[in-house]
Amino acid sequence: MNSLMAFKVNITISSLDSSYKRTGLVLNSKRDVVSCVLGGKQAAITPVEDDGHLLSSAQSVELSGIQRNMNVLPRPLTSKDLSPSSDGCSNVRVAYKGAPGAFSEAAALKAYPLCETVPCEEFEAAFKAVELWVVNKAVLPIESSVGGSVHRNYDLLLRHRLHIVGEVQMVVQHCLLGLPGVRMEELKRVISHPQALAQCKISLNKLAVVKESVDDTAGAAQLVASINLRDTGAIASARAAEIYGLNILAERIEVPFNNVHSNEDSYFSLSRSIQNATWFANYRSIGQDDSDNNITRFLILSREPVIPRADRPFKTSIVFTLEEGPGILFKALAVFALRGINMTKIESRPQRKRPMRVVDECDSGSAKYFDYLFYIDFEASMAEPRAQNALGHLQELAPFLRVLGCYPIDTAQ
Ligand SMILES: O=C(O)C(=O)C[C@]1(C(=O)O)C=C[C@@H](O)C=C1
Repeated sequence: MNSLMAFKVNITISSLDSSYKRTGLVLNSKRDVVSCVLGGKQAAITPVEDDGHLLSSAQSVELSGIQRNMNVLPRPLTSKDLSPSSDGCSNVRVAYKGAPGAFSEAAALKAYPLCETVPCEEFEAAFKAVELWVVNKAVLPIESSVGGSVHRNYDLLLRHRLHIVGEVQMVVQHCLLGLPGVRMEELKRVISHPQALAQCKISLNKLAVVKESVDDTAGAAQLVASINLRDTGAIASARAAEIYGLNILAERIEVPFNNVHSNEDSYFSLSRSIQNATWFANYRSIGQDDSDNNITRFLILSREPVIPRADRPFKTSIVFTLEEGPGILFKALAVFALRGINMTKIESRPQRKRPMRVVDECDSGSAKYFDYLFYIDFEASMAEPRAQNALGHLQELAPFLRVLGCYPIDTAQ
């Protein structure tokens, strides 16, 4: 039979469960759909045997003969298809790291409420997905009020040629999740993203459970549900509980529990397990207290930069290197202070290609220093002369300087 004849045209009328849209299951599964527009409605053309269950019969229209063939032919684009949607983001695909229900997905939806979110296994996959036009944007964490900087993303910003086009600040509220019927006291182990474990350290110490890190919070929830781990809890979002069918055993556990007693013996065994955990070395937040003001800042990355404006608050992010010499960093930072520009963040990372700089000091032999890349965020737009002058001035001191992005400051709560 002609393969075209085996298709039924399903008029989806935006009825496709929004969770499919958010999880990316539609795109990743073998049920990949071919989109077309039929009578002004979004239509998905799918093999009958595969996807008949996705839609109710009332939403399906079977066409026959020549008409059936014609409807599976590609429809010519119109200028309407190519103009941006009126809401500005319903046709935007946004990559994030983690499983559906991760906080990064929530950040993507905060930035683009109607977007299609695309989960990625690693940060690098999200960068590549933007570069290769698989998605329009990526939303990735860059720092948190408890855990500090996400160094991996600083390194990837330099390696890839994407532009920062926005930022999202989000209050992160963690839940302790468990399988239905499991009580909090029955948990022996809690798994989550290392940042989430660090953010909930005090509450977890009181619970006297072993902590183990996994790639992301929603991935932890997925693991507990998929292999039926009755003695294991996951720290994740309330939305992850809904997606993976888990119970919320406690809400907002980044704020220390008051009603859970800690026990000396289990505290010491917990300390041992923390020392053994690999994330101890990677996250410098471990000694800090849980906070009821747990904020993560995410960057929005795109292939194209935004055009800097001066009529609303903008931030600019740059990366540069410096020659060695007394007070050179002081001089570099002074280019902003001299022009009344507020610096909001400074981060230094070792230069991987040339980690050590050898300096010849005739009398005392040669000295070796680490060579650094400096990342700075400052509150000014590249549309403002004071920002242009500051960077012109910095260029005199910096052998390498790159503007990573100039973007509107997130002023929303
Ligand atoms: O694991 C997730 O859910 C993420 O989105 C990642 C991440 C992070 O990298 O900091 C984001 C916010 C929370 O603080 C915990 C984890």
